[in-house]
Amino acid sequence: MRIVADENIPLLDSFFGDIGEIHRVSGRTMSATDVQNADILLVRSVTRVNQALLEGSRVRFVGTCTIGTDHVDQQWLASSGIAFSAAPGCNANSVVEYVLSVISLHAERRGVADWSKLSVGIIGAGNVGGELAHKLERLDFDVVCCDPPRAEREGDDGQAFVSLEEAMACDVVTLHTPLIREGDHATLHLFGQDRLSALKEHQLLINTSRGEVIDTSALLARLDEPNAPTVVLDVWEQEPRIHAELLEKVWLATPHIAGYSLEGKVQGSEMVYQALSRYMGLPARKKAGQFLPEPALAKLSFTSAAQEMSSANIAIRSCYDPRQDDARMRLAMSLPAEERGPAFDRLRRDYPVRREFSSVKIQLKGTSKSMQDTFRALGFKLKL
Ligand SMILES: NC(=O)C1=CN([C@@H]2O[C@H](COP(=O)(O)OP(=O)(O)OC[C@H]3O[C@@H](n4cnc5c(N)ncnc54)[C@H](O)[C@@H]3O)[C@@H](O)[C@H]2O)C=CC1
Ligand SMILES: O=C(O)C(=O)[C@H](O)COP(=O)(O)O
Repeated sequence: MRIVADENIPLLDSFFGDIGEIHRVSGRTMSATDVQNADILLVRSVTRVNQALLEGSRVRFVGTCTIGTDHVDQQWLASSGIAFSAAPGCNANSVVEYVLSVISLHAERRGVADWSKLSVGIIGAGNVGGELAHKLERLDFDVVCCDPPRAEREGDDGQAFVSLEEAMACDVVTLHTPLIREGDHATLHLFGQDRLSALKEHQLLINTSRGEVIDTSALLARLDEPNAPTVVLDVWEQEPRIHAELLEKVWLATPHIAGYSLEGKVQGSEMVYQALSRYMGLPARKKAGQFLPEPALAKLSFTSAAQEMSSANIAIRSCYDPRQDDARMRLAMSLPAEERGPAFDRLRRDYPVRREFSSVKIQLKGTSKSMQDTFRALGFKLKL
């Protein structure tokens, strides 16, 4: 059995080594020649999986170790009898922690002492948006979710959802839809000139979904206006060719790594391993947890003198501080234009190990119940 796999998929040998012979190739440049003699194809989000790549090949199973599937022509795969599996939810918590860290920095920058005073509008309430809403509600934020497909499907229960306009009126507007190019709920350029104009100076817009959900030209024009909102981008139109001018105008710029916690990436590999094992009728005994190393930061301790918000900020940013990714990205993007694309991909390939909040035990001595609740809601393990 020949497996062709994106070289950036973690734990390829551990999960797939006894299923077939693994051939690693660059996901970004993977070609029809690379996959011609493969039986199984394993990708991440940077490979376009379609007729042009696969026609005439032996491939019978395609797995993407990612949540997003917009890079895969699922219709063509189905019509060609090729099985397909993705990894829904694998790195959802990683994206949620990215957004929480961004909101905590934004609150501080704006002089908002209690971050839960910021209202949050979530566009797309699936695995990422739903988990974010759940955590923010536990943290006492005022949260609304806009998700027309769910509102339609869930009938009366769908009243829990608000209109896009209502979600867009919040202090923080955060995008968690898939990239959908056509149809009633298309998200391609969902945020174009009109919607971007409706956002005000005090608002924060975060995009961790796909770059194409925001119209880059419209955003560039909006960011030139004096009352522009603050913008944080993890995803970009036409990655890895980043619009240099846009990078200069956004507050935080990161290289599509919101979902790059080690847990998230390893869970992506595990989910595709499980699906492939089911497809092949093999037992699937390996679990992501058995491959996670001890975290570099295992414990943080706060005493009764600790202030709730500043302690939460310390803990959040000890695990993940997007300003570090922003600094690395700006340095890489200061290279000559032709070197920026490869530099963007290098930032992602050589991404430092990032562990989720749940990998850190928080010791709280003599602290308030409210502080304990905050740490629990964030997802830290408590040691009282
Ligand atoms: N930046 C990163 O590293 C990562 C980015 N992502 C992106 O985030 C997206 C969302 O991830 P999940 O929440 O796991 O996906 P999901 O499929 O669980 O949820 C997406 C939600 O968006 C809703 N939706 C669809 N069209 C909509 C529209 N027009 N308006 C509002 N809501 C709409 C769907 O009904 C669904 O509930 C992925 O498709 C992927 O593109 C995912 C993981 C990591
Ligand atoms: O899971 C998704 O969807 C993502 O956006 C991934 O985190 C992106 O990672 P790569 O596939 O580009 O490594």
